[in-house]
Amino acid sequence: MGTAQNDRAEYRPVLEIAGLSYVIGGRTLFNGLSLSLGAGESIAVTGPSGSGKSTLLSCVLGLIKPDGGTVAVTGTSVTGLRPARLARLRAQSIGMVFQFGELLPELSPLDNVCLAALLARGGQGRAARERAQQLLDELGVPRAETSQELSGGERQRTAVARALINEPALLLADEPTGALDSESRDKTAELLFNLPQQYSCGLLVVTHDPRIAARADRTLHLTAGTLESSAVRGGR
Ligand SMILES: Nc1ncnc2c1ncn2[C@@H]1O[C@H](COP(=O)(O)OP(=O)(O)OP(=O)(O)O)[C@@H](O)[C@H]1O
Repeated sequence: MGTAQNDRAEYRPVLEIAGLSYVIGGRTLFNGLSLSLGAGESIAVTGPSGSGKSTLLSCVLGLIKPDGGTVAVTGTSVTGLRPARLARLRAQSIGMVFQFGELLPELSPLDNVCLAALLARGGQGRAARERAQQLLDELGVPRAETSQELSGGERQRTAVARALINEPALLLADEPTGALDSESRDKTAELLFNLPQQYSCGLLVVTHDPRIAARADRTLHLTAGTLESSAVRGGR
């Protein structure tokens, strides 16, 4: 019989990085870097500009092939996949939130979100539109003809809806609040760090902002090509 204690002990990794190494321009960016992220958990990776935070996300997305080590998303090795399967894994299992939202400005928020469903699943039926609208409503995005009419915070919430539409096991965010004012930053951060519990996904955020990182379950600092544990929320 499952007890609360057993439930807490159940750990389902959605991202596993082991022994990652990567050298670029004669500089060792990753030197045996490892990380494991479970469903329902959030990790913030901090580090100074140029330490390799965005490159780490590119490795997880399979956009960069590391020199050594492995990256697995929901148990599937990203490093060994052929391009077509990699694209499918990315579309179906990973949601990505960028610093500037990166929406298509002429499309409505709804169409921006639906497009992600179309690209991943090859269908854009009524159910997908309804689900997209429901997500946008949940995230407090107003209805608009074009997404360029939205405020920065609303655009970022649309980007979160787009990242969630395919029910990804893994959410990645690169400086997701970097372009926002302090009020929108706090609201967006609150929203983001609630997602792992709400949607049972893992959330990996890279940021140089310690106020954002402090909201994650764990904070890891990228230094000398590896990740050092710097904080665990709630003293765990
Ligand atoms: N194609 C490339 N050729 C040479 N060096 C590169 C290339 N791409 C990235 N780099 C270098 O790799 C390092 C890591 O870059 P990355 O963008 O991952 O850092 P970051 O920690 O995300 O920085 P920031 O916080 O400023 O966004 C930087 O020094 C960058 O100049």
